[in-house]
Amino acid sequence: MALGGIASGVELMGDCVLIKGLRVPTCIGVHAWEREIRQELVLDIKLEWNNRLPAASDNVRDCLDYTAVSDWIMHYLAQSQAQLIETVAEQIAIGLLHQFGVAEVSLTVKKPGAVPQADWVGVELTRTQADL
Ligand SMILES: Nc1nc2c(c(=O)[nH]1)N=C([C@H](O)[C@@H](O)CO)CN2
Repeated sequence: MALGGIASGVELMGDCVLIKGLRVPTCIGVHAWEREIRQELVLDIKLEWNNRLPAASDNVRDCLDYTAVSDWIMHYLAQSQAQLIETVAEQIAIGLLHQFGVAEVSLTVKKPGAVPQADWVGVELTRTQADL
């Protein structure tokens, strides 16, 4: 793990890596018809990470690679069979804490079109290593 994660032993708040508007098709929903189709979820992710080291080294090995994080989420959602977006949000947050060693992850999961009269509906949560 790069030094930006929890292994650094240094608590440096404020820095983060952001992924906004990640659109991923998945099986999601409580109704029978929803189990037969794939619907798009839109995710915003905020991952606490000390960006000072990668900024100094200019080496991708020191950063929290947003491509790797996005790939992990897309792979997870490709096989997910969850009914509730709450379940998806919780499992992705816990998975990212495990997989990438980040100290804290905040996540918004939006389900566009679920309520046609709304711009979007969704859930938001923050989880830390203490939640593992
Ligand atoms: N808080 C939630 N409410 C609802 C969810 C959900 O995942 N979380 N899901 C549904 C249905 O699947 C809906 O999106 C389709 O009719 C309803 N309420």
